[in-house]
Amino acid sequence: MIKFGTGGWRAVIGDDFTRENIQKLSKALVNKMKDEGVAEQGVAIGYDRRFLSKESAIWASEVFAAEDIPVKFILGSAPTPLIMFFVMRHELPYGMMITASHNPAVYNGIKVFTKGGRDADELQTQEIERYIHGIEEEVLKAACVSRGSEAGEPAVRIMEYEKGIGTGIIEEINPLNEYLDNIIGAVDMQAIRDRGLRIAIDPMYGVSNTSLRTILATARCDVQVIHEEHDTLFGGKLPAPSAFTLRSLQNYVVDRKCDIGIATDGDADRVGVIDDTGKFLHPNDILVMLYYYLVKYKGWKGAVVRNVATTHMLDKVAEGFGEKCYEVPVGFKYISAKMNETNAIIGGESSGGLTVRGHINGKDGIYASTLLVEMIAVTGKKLSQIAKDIEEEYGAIHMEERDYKFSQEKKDQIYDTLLIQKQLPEMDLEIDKISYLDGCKVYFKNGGWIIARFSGTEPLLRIFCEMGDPKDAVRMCESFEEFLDIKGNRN
Ligand SMILES: O=P(O)(O)OC[C@H]1O[C@H](O)[C@H](O)[C@@H](O)[C@@H]1O
Repeated sequence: MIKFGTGGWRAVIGDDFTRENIQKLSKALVNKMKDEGVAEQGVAIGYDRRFLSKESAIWASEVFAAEDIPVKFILGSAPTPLIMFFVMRHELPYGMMITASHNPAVYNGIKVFTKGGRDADELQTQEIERYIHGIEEEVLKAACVSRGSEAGEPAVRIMEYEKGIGTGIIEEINPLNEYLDNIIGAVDMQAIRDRGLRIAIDPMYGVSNTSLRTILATARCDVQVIHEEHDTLFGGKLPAPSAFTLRSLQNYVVDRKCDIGIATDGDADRVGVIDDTGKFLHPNDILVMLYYYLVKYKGWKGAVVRNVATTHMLDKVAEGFGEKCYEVPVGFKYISAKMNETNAIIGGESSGGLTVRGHINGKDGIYASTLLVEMIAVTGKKLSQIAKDIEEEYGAIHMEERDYKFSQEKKDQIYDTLLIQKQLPEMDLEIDKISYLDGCKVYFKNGGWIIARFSGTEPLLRIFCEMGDPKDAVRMCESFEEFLDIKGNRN
C-alpha cells in the first residue's frame, strides 16, 4: 500500500518499497499530469545515496518515458533541496526525489514536488493516492505489470532507460553548479572569506558533502569532513542530526578547535549544528538565532513561521522586534505556504528544517548551514556568544522531547482517548487553551505548552513540552506518560 505521510511516501525496502509500487506511483503522476494538461512540460527526478535509490529513479523514469513525458534525470546522488530548486527555477510542474530522508537504513521513499518546487500538499498527495488506487484496479484487471504480455495492454508500461536516453525523452543533467551559484550569490561570501573560519562537516554518509565543501572552500574556509564515504547503512546510526548521532562531530569540533560543526540528514534538507564549545545546538536554537540575526544584523523586516511542535521563543523574539510569529501543523508544506502568504523572513521546524525568504520553497540544510557561517562572519561573534546574547535578552526556555513506540491496539487507544474523547491528564498548571490542529496541544497560562501527536514519518507518538523551568517540562511529560500508560514504550 502506498500512503503519503508528513514528508512524502516512505516504506521498508522489499516490503512496500518495491519496483512495482514505484512504477505505480510514477504512473499515478503520469495520469495526473496528463489530466492537468502539463505532461509535455516534463518532470525532474533525483535520488540520494540510499540502497536502491538510483535504481528506483531509473524505474520511475522508464514509466514517464513510455508515456512520452520528458524526464530530466539528475545524474549523481543529489540533495533534496537541489531538486526543489531545479523544479522552481525551470518552472516544471512536478519533481520527484528518491529518498527516505532521515529514516532508518531499511527504508526508502519518494518525495513529490509540485510547481514552485514545493512539497506536494495533502490535497495533492491524496489525489496521487486516488490515481494509484485506480491503477491498482487496472493492474488487477490486466493481471500484468510492465514489459507487456499476451494477456493484453499492461496497466503500467515502461520504456527501457537506455532507449529513453537514445530517443532523448530522458535527459541526464547535472544542475549542481546552478544550485550552488544561487546560494553563493545569496550569502555574503566576502565576509566569510575575511574571517578564515575552520569548519567541520558531517554529511552523515548522505548527499551534502560536495555542495557544502564547494561553497565553503570557495569562501576560503578550512573545511574538514567526517563520515563522507558511501555507506547505505549510515554507520549503523539514524541519518538524522541529534545530540546522540553527532557525538563524533562534537569531539572533532573540540579537538580541532573548529568554529562550527555542521551536519545534514540523509538527503540534506535538515541541518544540525555543533557550536564552538562542542555543544549540540537544538534546531530550535538555530531557528531563533537566524531570525534574530536576519532582523537585528541584516535589517530584514517580517514575520516568522513555525510548526506546533517548535519553540515559542520565536514568538518572544518576533514580539521583541514588533513582528508576528505564525503557527502551522507539522510538515514543511505548511511552513512554506504560510511564508508565502505572510511574506515571512524565515520558517522552520524543531525537526531541523528551515528556509528563508527569497530562497526555495522547502527546507535546505545546505543553505541554512551557509547562512549560519555567514552569521558568524558578519557578527564577528562565536555561536556560543550569540546564544548568550539572545538568552540575556529573552531568557531561557527548555524543551523536553520524547518519542514512544506502540502496537496498533495501543495506537487506537491513544487516538481515541486524546483525539476522539479529548481527555487529558490532571495537570497542576493553569491551561490557557487547547488546540487539535495537529495532535493535541495544551497551552498554559505561564507561556509553556505540551503537545502529543502521532509522527507522520515514523510509527511513533511524539510528546514535546516547553517550559521556562526544565523540571516542569519533565513533570508534564510524565503526567501524559502515566495517563496514556506508555512509560515502558519510550523509543
Ligand atoms: O514528526 P513527524 O511527523 O515525523 O515529522 C518530522 C519531520 O519529518 C519530515 O522531515 C518532514 O519533511 C518535516 O516537515 C517534519 O517536521
